Amino acid sequence: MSWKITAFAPRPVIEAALVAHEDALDWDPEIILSGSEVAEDRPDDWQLEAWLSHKPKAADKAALAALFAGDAPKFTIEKLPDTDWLVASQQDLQPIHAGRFHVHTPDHPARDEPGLFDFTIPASQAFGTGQHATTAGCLTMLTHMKAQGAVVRNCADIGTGTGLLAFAALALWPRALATASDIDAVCPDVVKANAQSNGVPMGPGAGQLVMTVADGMGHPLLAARGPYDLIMANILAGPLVSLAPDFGAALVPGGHLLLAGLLETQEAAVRAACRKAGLRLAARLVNGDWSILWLRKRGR
Ligand SMILES: C[S@@+](CC[C@H](N)C(=O)[O-])C[C@H]1O[C@@H](n2cnc3c(N)ncnc32)[C@H](O)[C@@H]1O
Repeated sequence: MSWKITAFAPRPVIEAALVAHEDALDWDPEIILSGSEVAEDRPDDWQLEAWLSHKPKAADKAALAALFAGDAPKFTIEKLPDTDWLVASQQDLQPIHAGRFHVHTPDHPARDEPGLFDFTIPASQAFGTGQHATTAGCLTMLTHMKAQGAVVRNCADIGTGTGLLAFAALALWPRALATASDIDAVCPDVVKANAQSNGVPMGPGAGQLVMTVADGMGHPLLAARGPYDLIMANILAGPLVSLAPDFGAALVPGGHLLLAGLLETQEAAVRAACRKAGLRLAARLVNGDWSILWLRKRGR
C-alpha cells in the first residue's frame, strides 16, 4: 500500500522546500520527495510530491510542513493503488548523459556508443540513479579529471548510495582498486545487485569493488585499503566539513578528492575546511544550485 501527499505552490516556493529537504539531516529516508512543474505549459506552477509506504502520520505532515518555513500550502493526501511505491516515485526518471556516462533506469534503453559508458541503475532505497545534479556533476568532473591526465590506482567512494560513482571510477580507471562505503545498511545489497547487473566485479583485487557500511572514513577496512589516490564523497556540506581532515589524511600526496552535496552558498565553508586539511582546489563546476569540487592534496 502506498500514499502520496501533494502540495501545489509557485516554483520558487517548491524549490526552496527541496533545498530545505536536502539540509534536513533527520529526514525520514522512507519518505521520497520530488518537485516538478504541474504541466509543461505552466512552468511557474509547481508541485511537491511526497511518497510514503504508510498512511501519513501527524509527524510526517509536520516534517513536510517544516520544509516551507512555517508557510506551508494545503496538502492533498491520496491512497494509491497497490504498486511498488518507491519505483513509482522514480519511474519518470529520464536517462542522463554526463561526461562519458549514460545512466538510465531499466525502463529506458541502453546507449551503445564508442567511448560512452552505459549504466543501468534501477530505482531503489539507495540514492544515486544519476539524475540528481550532484551525481551528474560528479560524473562530469570524473570525466574531466581523466581528460586532464589523473591517474587512479586506488579509489574510495564514501556515501556510495547505489554504487554509481565507484562504477564510474572503475570504468575510467579499469585496473584500480575500488572501495565503496555508506552509512546506510541498505546499500550493500543494492550495490551488489547493481554491480552484478552492470558487470562490475566485486572483490578485493584490481578492477574490483569492495563494499562496506561505515560512517565517514571510520572503518578498519577503509583504513587498511588506503591510502587512496582518489576519494569521492557526495554527501552534504556539514559532514564534508567534518570529514575534510580524514579525507586529507587518507590521500597520498598529490591525491584527488572529488566532493559534492554542497550548495554553491556552502562552498566557502567546505573549501576552507579542505584548505586546513592540506587540500587545494584544482577545478570546480556548478550544476544548478550545487557545487562540485576537485581538490588535490599538497605534496607532489
Ligand atoms: C547524496 S547521496 C550520494 C549517493 C551517490 N554517491 C551519488 O553520488 O549519487 C549521499 C549518500 O551518503 C550517505 N551518507 C550520508 N552521511 C554519510 C556518512 N557520514 N558516511 C558515509 N555515508 C554517508 C547517504 O546514506 C547517501 O547514500
